[in-house]
Amino acid sequence: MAGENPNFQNTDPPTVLVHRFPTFDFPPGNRLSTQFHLLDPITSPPTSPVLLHSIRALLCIGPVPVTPETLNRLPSLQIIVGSSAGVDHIDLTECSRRNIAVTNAGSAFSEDTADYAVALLFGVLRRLPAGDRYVRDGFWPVNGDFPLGFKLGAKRVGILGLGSIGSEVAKRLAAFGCSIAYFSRKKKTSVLFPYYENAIDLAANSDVLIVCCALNDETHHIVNKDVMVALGKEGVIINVGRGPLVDEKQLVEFLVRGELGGAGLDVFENEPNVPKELLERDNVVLSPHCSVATPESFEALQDVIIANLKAFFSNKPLVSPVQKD
Ligand SMILES: O=CC(=O)O
Repeated sequence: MAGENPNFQNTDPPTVLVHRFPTFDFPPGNRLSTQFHLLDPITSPPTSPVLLHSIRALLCIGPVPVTPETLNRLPSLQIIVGSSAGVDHIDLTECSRRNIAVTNAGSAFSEDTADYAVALLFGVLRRLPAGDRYVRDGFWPVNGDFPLGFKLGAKRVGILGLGSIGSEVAKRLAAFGCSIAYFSRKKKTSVLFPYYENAIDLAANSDVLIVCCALNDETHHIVNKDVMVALGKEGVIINVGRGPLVDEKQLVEFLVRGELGGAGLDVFENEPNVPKELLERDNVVLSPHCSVATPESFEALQDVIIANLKAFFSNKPLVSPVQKD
C-alpha cells in the first residue's frame, strides 16, 4: 500500500542510484529519467555519504562490479537492478546474505542473442567473414574457387544452458533441421529435447556446442579440454554467454592444432583483448561482445528495468528476479 511505502508519501519520483563505468552510458532514448530520480555520480558528483546511506535502489548499467565494498557504502540498499542478462559482475552471495534482491534483463535480449548465435554458426560453417575478406582482398579473380563450407541442416547441436537464450537458440536451429540436445543445471520436465548430465557427454553427442549459460563458480571453464576432445576435430563452439565459460587458452591450442573445426565467439576471457592466434584463423568468427546490441533489445531492456523498479517501489513481485542457488 502506498501509505506504507516511504517512496510514495510524497509526489517526488523515487530515487535510484546509478552505478556504471564512465564509458557505459544509458542507451539513447532513456525513458527511465522521466519516471525515477536518477542519481548518477558520474554526471553529478560528488554524492554525499549521507545521501548514499538512504539509497534503497541501485541501477547497474553494464558489467560494473558490485562488491562487498560497494554494498558497504549503501547500508539501506534493498534492490540491485541489473541491465544485463548475465549478473556475474554482482556478488550474489553477498547480496543474498544482506537480503538485497537482484534483477537482470530477463528475456529482453534473448531473441537477439539467439539470432546472433545462429549468425555466428552460419559464419563459421559457411565461412561468411572469410568469403567477404576473399572478395574484398581481390583473391577471387586470382585464386578462383573459395573452399567449401558445411551444411547447417542436420547438425547435432548441443546447447549448454537451456534458459531463455538457449531456448530461443533451440527454436531457431530446430527450424533449420538441426537436432537439439542440452545440458542445464537441471533437466527441464517440460522439454522434450534429450538431456545430458554433463557437458562432456553433451559434446560427445554433438557437432556444435552453443554456450549460453550463466557464468558462476560451477560453470567457469565448463568448456574445458575434455569437452573439446569429446566434441572432436570437426566440432564447432559458439559462445554468446561469457568468455570464462570456455577455457580460452585450450580453445586456442585446439584450433591451432586442428583439433576443433571452428569457433564463433562474441565473448572472451579478457575483453576487449582477443588472443592473436584467433585473428589469423579463417575458421574462427569474432565479434566484440555485441550479441545483445540492437535498439529493439535496449527498448525491451528499459521496459524490464522500469517494471522492476516500479514493482519494487510499490511492494509488488519483481519481474525478473535472479535466484542465487
Ligand atoms: O552480455 C550481455 C548481457 O549479459 O546482457
